[in-house]
Amino acid sequence: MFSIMEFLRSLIAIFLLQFGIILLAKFVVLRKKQNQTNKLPNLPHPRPFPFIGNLLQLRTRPLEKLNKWRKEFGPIYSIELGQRHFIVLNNHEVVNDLIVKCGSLYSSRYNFHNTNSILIKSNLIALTPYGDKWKRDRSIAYSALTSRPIKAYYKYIYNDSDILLKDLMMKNGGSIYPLQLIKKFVLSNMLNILFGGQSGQDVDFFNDVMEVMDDISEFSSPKSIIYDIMPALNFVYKPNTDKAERLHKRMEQIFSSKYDRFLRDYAQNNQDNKLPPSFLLQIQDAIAEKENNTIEYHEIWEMLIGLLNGAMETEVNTLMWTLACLAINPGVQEEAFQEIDELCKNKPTFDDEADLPYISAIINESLRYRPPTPFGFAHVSNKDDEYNGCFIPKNTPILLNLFAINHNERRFITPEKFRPSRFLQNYSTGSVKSKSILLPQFDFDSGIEAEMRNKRNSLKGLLKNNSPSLTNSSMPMHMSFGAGRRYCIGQHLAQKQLFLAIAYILWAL
Ligand code: HEM
Repeated sequence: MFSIMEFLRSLIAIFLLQFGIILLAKFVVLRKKQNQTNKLPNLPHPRPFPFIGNLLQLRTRPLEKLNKWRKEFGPIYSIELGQRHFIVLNNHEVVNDLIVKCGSLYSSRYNFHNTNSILIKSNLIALTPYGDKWKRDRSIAYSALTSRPIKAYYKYIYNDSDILLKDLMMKNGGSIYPLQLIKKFVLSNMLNILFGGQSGQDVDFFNDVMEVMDDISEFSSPKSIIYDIMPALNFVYKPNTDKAERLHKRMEQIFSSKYDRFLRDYAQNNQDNKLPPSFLLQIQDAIAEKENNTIEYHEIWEMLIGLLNGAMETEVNTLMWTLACLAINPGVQEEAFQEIDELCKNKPTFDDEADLPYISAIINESLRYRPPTPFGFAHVSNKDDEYNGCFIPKNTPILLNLFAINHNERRFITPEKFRPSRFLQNYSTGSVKSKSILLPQFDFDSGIEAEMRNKRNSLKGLLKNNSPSLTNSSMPMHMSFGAGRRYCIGQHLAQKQLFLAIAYILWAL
C-alpha cells in the first residue's frame, strides 16, 4: 500500500528536484550574464573553482594568501569571490597610476547591495557614489577635520585619554584585556568631538550609540557579503531587510534627537559664543556657504553616523594592535620609555609631538603592520578602461590590497617584523631624537649598533639600483588611510587621538 509517509517522501523528492533544477537554471543564467558583463580576459588570476571561485583558497589566512598572490601574479590581478570578479591592486605604483592619477575615473564606490542596503540608505560618505552629492558632503565634513580645525577638539582628546589611563590603572596590575576600555575611549571621544560638551559622558546616549554601532558592524561583516557574491543564494534565503529598516529607524531616533538639541542650543547661544567646540558647530559655516544651501536635515545626522562608523573599528583595531605589538617587543618599549623619560616630566602634550618621533613611528608602524581595513573600501570605475594592456571593465570592484602593499619587501625591509624605526627620517648615533639616515628602513629598536651598521650597508646596494619604489619620497610610507580622492577624511584626527592615547599609556607605565 502507498502509505502517507511514502507519499510525503515522494512529494518532498519532487519538490527538491524542481527546486534544484530552478536553482541550477538561475545559476547558469546569472553566470552567463556575469561573464558577458564582467570579463577580465587579460588579468592574471588564481585558478577559480566553479560556483565558489577563489573562496576556498581564502578560507584561512586570507591576507597572507592575497599577499602570496601578489608575489605570484604581480601588482594587479583578479580574483573571483563566488560569482563576482574583483580586481586587486598590490603596490604603490599601480595604486598611484589608477586611483590617484585617474581619480575622476576610479573614485566611485562599489556597493554590496544587500549588506550595505541599510548603510547606503543612511547616506554614509564612504559609500556615496562619486558625484556632486559626495563632493558636497565630503567638503563640508573635511572643513572641520583638517589640521587647523581639529585643534578645537584637543581638549576632548586630553580629557578622554586621561579617562582611558585611569580606567586602565584601576585594574591595579595583573593582566587585562583592554578592548572594552578602548572602545569606550574611541566612542566617547568621537561623541564629544561631533556634538561637543560632555556628550560622550552621557551614559544613556553612549550606550544607545554603542549598540547601534555594533549592529552596523554586524551588517557590514565579511560573512554578510555572501549574498552579494553568490546571488543564487538570494533565491533560497533573503537577508533580513526588516532588521535593516529597524536599525535605520533606531539610528534616526538617537541621532536626530541629539542633533535637534544642538540646533536649539545653536539658535539660542551662538551669538554669544557660548557653545562648546564641536564638529557640528564648525560645519555650520561650510553648510551656509554651499550654494542654495541644499543640504537636508537628515543628511547631517547621517553624516555623523558615517564619521563614527569610519572611526570606530579602525581606531579600536589600531590601538589594540599597537598595545599587542608593544607587549611582544620589549626592545620597542624600551626605546619609547627612553624617549618619553628624556622629554616628559609631566604627561605628554601635543606640543611634545615633534620631539617624540619614536612614538609617532610606533603608531605608523602599527598601521603599516596591521592595516585596520586591509582592503579599504572597494573603489569602482565609471567607465571601461585599459591599463598596461589589461582590460578593466566598468563597475568592477577594485580592492586596494593594503596589507600586501604595506608588506612589499621592495619598500619595507623585513616587512613581517614590527620595526617602528623604519619611519624615522633622521638618524645620528646618540639619542633617538636626532636620527638621520637615507632611508627609514633599519632595526633601530634592536639597540645593537653593529646590526644597524650591517642593515645600513645592505641598503646601499638597493640605493645604487635607484629603485623608484625606495626613493620616491612623495609617496606615503604606508597606505593604511587609502589613496586618491577617497582617502580617509579622518586621518588627521585619528593620528592625534592615537598619538595621545599611546603616549599617555607609555608615559604612565
Ligand atoms: C586608524 C584610523 C583610520 C584608518 C586606518 C582609516 C582608514 C580608511 C580607509 C582605508 C579609507 C578608504 C580610503 C579609500 O577609499 O581609498 C577610509 C575612508 C574614510 N574614513 Fe577613515 N580611517 C581611520 C579613521 C577615521 C576617522 C577617525 C574618521 C572620522 C572622523 C574616518 C572617516 C572616514 C570616511 C568618512 C571615509 C570615506 C571617505 C570617502 O569615501 O570619501 N576615518 N578610512
